[in-house]
Amino acid sequence: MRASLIQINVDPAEPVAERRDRAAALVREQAGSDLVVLPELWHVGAFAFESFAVEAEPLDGPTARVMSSAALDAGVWLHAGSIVERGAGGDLFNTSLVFSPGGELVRTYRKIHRFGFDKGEAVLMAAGTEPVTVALPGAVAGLATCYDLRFPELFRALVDAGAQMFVVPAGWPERRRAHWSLLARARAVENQAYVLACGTAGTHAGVEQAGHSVVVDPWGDVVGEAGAGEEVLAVDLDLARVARVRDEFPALKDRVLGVPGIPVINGL
Ligand SMILES: NC(=O)CCC(=O)C(=O)O
Repeated sequence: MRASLIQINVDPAEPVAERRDRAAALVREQAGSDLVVLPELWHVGAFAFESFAVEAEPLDGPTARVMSSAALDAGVWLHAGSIVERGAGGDLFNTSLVFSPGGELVRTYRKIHRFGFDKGEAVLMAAGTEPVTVALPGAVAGLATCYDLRFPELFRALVDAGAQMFVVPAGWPERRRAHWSLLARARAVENQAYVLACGTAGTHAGVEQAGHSVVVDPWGDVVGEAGAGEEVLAVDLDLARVARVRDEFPALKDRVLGVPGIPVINGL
């Protein structure tokens, strides 16, 4: 599988509609890839809290329409990162969108772990409640978003649901870049799965972004890593490697379930 992670620059001086069109053009340029990934809230900026309500949109809103047509034109599976979704009841969600090469919206994932403690996303958005997987050609992908990376139990639940890779759009700050790299590798090693972690570049709302999107293989080796600025990170994934690693070093099979005090995750 050829995967292209678009580490787009989020600059508050660039109008959202222009960034949307620019992102769509970048997706079209990835024709020939199998999977294209955009970061978390790239249209507005993950820390631009004051713009969340203004830029909120339904699942058939402007971002979804533009991304659907870009996926169709490029003929790729597209994880279009996340949008600020306005749900039917008016609540806001941080919602990831996955399109088929035919341009169909096949999966959505509402971020479960909201960032900010008692501020920002944590108070402005509602939490998702359901882990989500999607069957891509050659592998089942588990979906997670940014802060979710800190919660291994979500990833283990996704493995129990069949995930062989994780796609993690993010708006991770430079200040905690060491955590980003470490956690991406940890989730790959402990779950013996590929991790495709796609962040943003630039500075918005005064928060410098880490960039450094990274793809980690099921052994924990880094397959490719971006720099700090806008960049497309293109990598070839050997999806059969997941089964090989799981067979040759069967740590997942050694899980001991049912030990008092260790919660059992029963899958989805
Ligand atoms: N947008 C986010 O979820 C930010 C997460 C973050 O900054 C962290 O976990 O650290």
